Amino acid sequence: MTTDLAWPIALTIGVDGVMSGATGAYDKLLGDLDGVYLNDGAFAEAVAAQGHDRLAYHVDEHRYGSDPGALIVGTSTLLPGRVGDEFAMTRGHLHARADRAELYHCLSGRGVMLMDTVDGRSQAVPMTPGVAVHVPGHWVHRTVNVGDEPFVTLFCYAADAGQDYDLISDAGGMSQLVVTDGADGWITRPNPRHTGYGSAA
Ligand SMILES: O=P(O)(O)OC[C@H]1O[C@](O)(CO)[C@@H](O)[C@@H]1O
Repeated sequence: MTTDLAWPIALTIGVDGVMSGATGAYDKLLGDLDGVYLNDGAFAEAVAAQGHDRLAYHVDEHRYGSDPGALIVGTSTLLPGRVGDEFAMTRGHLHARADRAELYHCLSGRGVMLMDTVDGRSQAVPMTPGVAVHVPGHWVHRTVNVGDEPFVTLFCYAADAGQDYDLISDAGGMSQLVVTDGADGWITRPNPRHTGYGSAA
């Protein structure tokens, strides 16, 4: 028996994303998301109006190691908003070990899990409280807040997965944009800057 065996732990997770037992946390600020949105002018206006340091999303996580088989469990709280006609979103990534899957469960708010494969498939899954999305390995993924309240998800993925962020920026963004439908809903529309993911992963 190994001596550094992790102990089981109970985590308390609120619908507001607050998690007891977290071992780490980080914030992403609006100004950190330069290049993520299609409309650079609208992004500059949003930063000028709301400030570089306006919180975009907050992540709490619990991890106990990075051995193959270990899990990272956490919450992501994505604030509402728009940049141009695009809804607020995370940077998005493919796992550096691309075959690693991830589970997201919506705790509160209204969002979309936007996913692409590098060979051209795309999927946008609506998420409301109680909906879980199983993101299989090899799918690029990001969350998008299409509501007026924080969009809070519980996530769980392999601790050795890692994140590749360059794949999306090198491709000019994901293949689809999640934009307002002009009323109180959302639609996807092709991203005119998307160049395809090349031969990656
Ligand atoms: O890592 P990104 O793409 O900035 O998005 C953050 C989200 O993804 C995660 O890294 C989980 O994969 C969480 O931290 C959060 O849900």
